[in-house]
Amino acid sequence: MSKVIKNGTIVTADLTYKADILIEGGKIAEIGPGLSGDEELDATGCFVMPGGIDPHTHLEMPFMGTFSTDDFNTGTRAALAGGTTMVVDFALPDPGQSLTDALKRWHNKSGQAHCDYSFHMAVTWWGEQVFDEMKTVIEDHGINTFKHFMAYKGALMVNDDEMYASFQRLAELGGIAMVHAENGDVVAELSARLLREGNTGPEAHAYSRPSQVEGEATNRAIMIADMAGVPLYVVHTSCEESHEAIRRARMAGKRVWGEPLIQHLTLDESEYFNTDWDHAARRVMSPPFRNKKHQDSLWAGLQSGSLSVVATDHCAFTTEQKRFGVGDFTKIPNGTGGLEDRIPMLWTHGVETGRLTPEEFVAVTSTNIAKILNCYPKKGAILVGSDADILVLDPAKEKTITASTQASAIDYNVFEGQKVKGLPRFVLTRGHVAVTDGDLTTREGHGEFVKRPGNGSVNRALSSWKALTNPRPVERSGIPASGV
Ligand SMILES: NC(=O)NCCC(=O)O
Ligand SMILES: [Zn+2]
Ligand SMILES: [Zn+2]
Repeated sequence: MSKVIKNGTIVTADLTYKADILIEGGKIAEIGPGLSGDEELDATGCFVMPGGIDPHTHLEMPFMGTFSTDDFNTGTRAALAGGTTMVVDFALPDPGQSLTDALKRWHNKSGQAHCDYSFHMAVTWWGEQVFDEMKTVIEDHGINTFKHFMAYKGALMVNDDEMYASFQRLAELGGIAMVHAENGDVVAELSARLLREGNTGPEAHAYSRPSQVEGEATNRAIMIADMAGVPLYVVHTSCEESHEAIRRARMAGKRVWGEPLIQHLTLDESEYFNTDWDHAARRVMSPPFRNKKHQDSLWAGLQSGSLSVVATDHCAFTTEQKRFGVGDFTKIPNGTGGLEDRIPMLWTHGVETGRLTPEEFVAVTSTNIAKILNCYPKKGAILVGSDADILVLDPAKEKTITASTQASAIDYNVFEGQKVKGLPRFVLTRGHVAVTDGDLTTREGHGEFVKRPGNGSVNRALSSWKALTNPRPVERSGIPASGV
């Protein structure tokens, strides 16, 4: 049965125009005026755009002695409710665990997904087995992105020598390196000192992770990536110091992308000074929320193109889980939600304020990341042949965010009380209408895994450049290079 989205205004990353969209077999079959189909979806007054892609989620993540509460069932429903039609989660091997075993675990968990999804692989330890398996992960499993935690000392953190080895391997295999950029050694020292001095509350989490720890680590990762010759994606860029390092690298021609989160763009550090412990602890995440100066920097980065993607890092813990850290802030599970709110919050604070154009909005919520992850134009596009993952956004529709009506399984929402404008009229996932004006008709298990091959165009360009500029011996007449 075909569907047609009629009377809307299509917005892509580079063009806005009036046309209908015909959908057949879960894909876009035709774009143009006056189309008809078996079922009509009226988009009068709406913008019709590629569904959101959230490249940074942690669904049912084993972390800090517990599991994040939203899983692939509740998390992907929440995504669709908010106009996001694809999520990319992180497969995390246990120490010493094989990468492919970790992938199996993630594939087992994701069977319930309501929308399409993919995985990044995390490099949580280093050894010959990891080195070997990286090839299989890219070539057989369709995962081209590998995350390195520079923080969480004693748990997920990898050291510089491990990171450099992994980055070099990725350069060789056509993968992309990702980093959680915070100096884990300094965070560990600061945390211990704060606790010793009696700073045990959630505000100390923010004190333990000043923007310098992020700026230093971002700069270090950029330089290591440059030496290894690998493209680098910096997740949850939250501050000017980190943005500045990314901006400088990009100006110098390095292949680096930065990903601010909707939380860092719209919420600030004053949340940690709330006298209600639960309120503050619910907002504990790494990096922590920052001040207005840093927020302005992130918005400017999105406007100028030095930052490329807006994500959520959705890693949702209940209040009960957050209370593991009463009396010791280092035990508060790190993470916040946002999957359901990213699109309306960014539309409200970005497009409605004039900070972003609608085309820039599409670029940073969908198209840019589809290109970076090498799944464009299957995803992130309104083109004939693309998956019909489509958001029909009604710019006049408003609501006040509240946990009481959210799809996410946790008992609060960090955006509680925020008035947002720009909500989904329809959300389609591979042609299936999953949302109609707030009513969810999602299907458990509908989501499919999206394979993303390695060696995308940025990898190819970078390796040509590196091959051209790599050290090589100078030919000198009469003197053999080997010294023989
Ligand atoms: N961000 C956060 O606090 N929790 C999720 C894990 C991570 O991305 O660091
Ligand atoms: Zn992180
Ligand atoms: Zn994360």
